[in-house]
Amino acid sequence: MSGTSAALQPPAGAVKPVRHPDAPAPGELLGAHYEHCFGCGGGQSHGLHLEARAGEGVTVTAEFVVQAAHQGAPGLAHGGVLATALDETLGSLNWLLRTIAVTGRLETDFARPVPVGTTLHLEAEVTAVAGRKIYSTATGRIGGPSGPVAVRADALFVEVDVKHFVEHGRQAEIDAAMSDPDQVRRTRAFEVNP
Ligand SMILES: CCCCCCCC/C=C\CCCCCCCC(=O)SCCNC(=O)CCNC(=O)[C@H](O)C(C)(C)COP(=O)(O)OP(=O)(O)OC[C@H]1O[C@@H](n2cnc3c(N)ncnc32)[C@H](O)[C@@H]1OP(=O)(O)O
Repeated sequence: MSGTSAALQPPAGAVKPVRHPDAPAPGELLGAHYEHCFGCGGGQSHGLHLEARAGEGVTVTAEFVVQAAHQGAPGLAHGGVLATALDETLGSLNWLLRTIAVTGRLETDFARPVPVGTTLHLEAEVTAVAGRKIYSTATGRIGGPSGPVAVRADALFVEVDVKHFVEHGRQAEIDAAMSDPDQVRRTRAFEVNP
């Protein structure tokens, strides 16, 4: 079963993604792109604290441990939280392309309920690129990296310039990020010509 709509089918001129030569090596932990990110930041106490690693090609793997703060129904992960875990894993593919891109479209299939305490084993891959459009897919498995698929997603990310954040973000957080040398370093890690 796939939830893929026509909007997520790469156009005829799409090309295969190219792993940037300066991308983190396979197996390397990617770290957070922003300390206060709900998906990956260490500074969000109820965040997902998702940890992603570079894979071969333009792929990543990640793990997310479902906490009590992530419930929808009693003892089960909220679907929106699981979608966030997929979105975050797909977003971390940016590190391998060294491109800044945001989610334009995210389609999710929920195949199995995911209990609190589960480690969700995620993997994601860029499948095609067409201009600024980056097509990708992800799965989340339970019980281990080869376990049954609980969730999956197809996505379209759209490449943006760093000024996307500067123009749209709340001023206080933008000022704090721009005056943090570590954040500036992380942001530059996405840019081909920093
Ligand atoms: C020192 C400063 C500190 C900065 C620190 C930042 C660190 C940065 C590092 C890394 C960031 C990574 C963050 C990952 C986090 C996880 C991922 C998220 O949750 S991201 C948040 C959720 N997403 C949004 O908030 C997007 C909101 N949407 C928009 O801003 C726009 O709609 C945007 C940028 C997506 C597109 O707008 P347009 O004006 O730039 O471009 P148009 O022309 O509309 O679209 C380009 C192409 O894409 C297609 N497209 C766009 N949206 C589509 C959609 N929903 N479905 C299908 N196609 C779509 C269009 O049809 C067009 O295609 P055709 O070129 O004509 O073929």
